[in-house]
Amino acid sequence: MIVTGAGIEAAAVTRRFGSVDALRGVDLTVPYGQVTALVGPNGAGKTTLMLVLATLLAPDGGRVRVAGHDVAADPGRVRGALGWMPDAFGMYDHLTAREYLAFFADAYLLDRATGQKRVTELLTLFRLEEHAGQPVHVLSRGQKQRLGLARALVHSPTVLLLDEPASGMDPRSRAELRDILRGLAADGVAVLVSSHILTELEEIADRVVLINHGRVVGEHTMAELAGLGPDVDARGTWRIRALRPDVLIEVLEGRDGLSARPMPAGAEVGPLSEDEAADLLAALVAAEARVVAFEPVGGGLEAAFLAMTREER
Ligand SMILES: Nc1ncnc2c1ncn2[C@@H]1O[C@H](COP(=O)(O)OP(=O)(O)OP(=O)(O)O)[C@@H](O)[C@H]1O
Repeated sequence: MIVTGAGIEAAAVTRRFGSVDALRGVDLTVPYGQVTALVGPNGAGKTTLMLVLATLLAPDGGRVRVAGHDVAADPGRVRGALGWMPDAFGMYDHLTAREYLAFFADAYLLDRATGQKRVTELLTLFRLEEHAGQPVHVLSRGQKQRLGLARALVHSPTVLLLDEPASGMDPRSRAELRDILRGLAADGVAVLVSSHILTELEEIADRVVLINHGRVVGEHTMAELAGLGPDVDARGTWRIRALRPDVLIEVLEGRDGLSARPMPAGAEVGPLSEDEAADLLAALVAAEARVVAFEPVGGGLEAAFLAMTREER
C-alpha cells in the first residue's frame, strides 16, 4: 500500500470530442483512506474523466497519476493498482458467477490458490454464494451490480473508481455498498465514486468534488456541507409535515413566489435558503399549523448541487 501522495492526482486534464470540450482543464486529487464523490449534472464530464483515470481514454492534455503511475507512460501499472466499475459493463453471460470472478483473478495474474480464496471471499462479501454456480445472465440487475463491484476488487486495488455503482441496487444492497466502501477507505484505499443519488453520497463520502461543463467548480468536505449556513449561497428543498395540513397549505399559498408541492400530510417547498426556511417555519408556528417535521431534503449536498446548476434552469 502506498502511503504517501494521493491515489489520484490529475492536473489540467483536457479532452475534446469534435466540437465538444468534455474536459476543460480538470484538477483533481483523491486521497488515500477517503471516499471522494464526483458530482455533476448530466453531460458535466464525469464519465469522460473516469475513462481517462481508468486508462481507457487518452486525454488531449494535462497530467494524470494513479497510485503514483502516469496513465500515459505506465498504463499497465495503473491497471494493476486500479479497480474500475463502469456504469455499464459487459458480462460473459455463459460463465457462472464464480467462473466470472475466477476469470478476472487469472487476468490479474493471481496464482490459482490465492485467486480461488479471493473469489470465495468476494462471493460471501457480496451475498452471491447461492448464485455462485448460476450463469451470469440469470442474475438480477442488482446482483449483477454486486458482481461487477466484486470483479473490481478481485486484485485488492489501492485505488477504486466507481461510476454510478448504486443504480439498480435495492435498499439493503445500497446499505451494504456504503459499508463496503467505508471499510475499504478505512483500510487505506482511495475511492472515487460518481452518483446522482445525493442523499446516499452524504452517508458514503468524506468529501465531494463538484464538476460542471468539464471543470471542477467546487470542493467541500461533507462536514462543511452539513454546516452550510445562512450566509452561504445555497438553497435546497425542504420537507414539511404538519398535523393541520389545511393550515400549512393556506400559509404556503399566501406566500408570493413560493414553490410548493403538496405531499401526504404536508408539502415540499423550495428551493429556499436556511434564512428563508427559518422565516417560513416561524410563520407556520404562528399560524398554529402544528408542525411535526421541517427538514432539508438531501441536505447540504443537494443544496450545493442546486446552487451549481441554478443558472442553467
Ligand atoms: N464519445 C463521445 N463522442 C462525442 N461526444 C462525447 C463522447 N463522450 C462524451 N461526449 C460528450 O462530452 C460531454 C461530457 O459527457 P460525459 O459522458 O463525460 O458526462 P457525464 O457527466 O458522465 O454525464 P451523465 O451524468 O449524463 O452520465 C457531453 O457533452 C457528451 O455529449
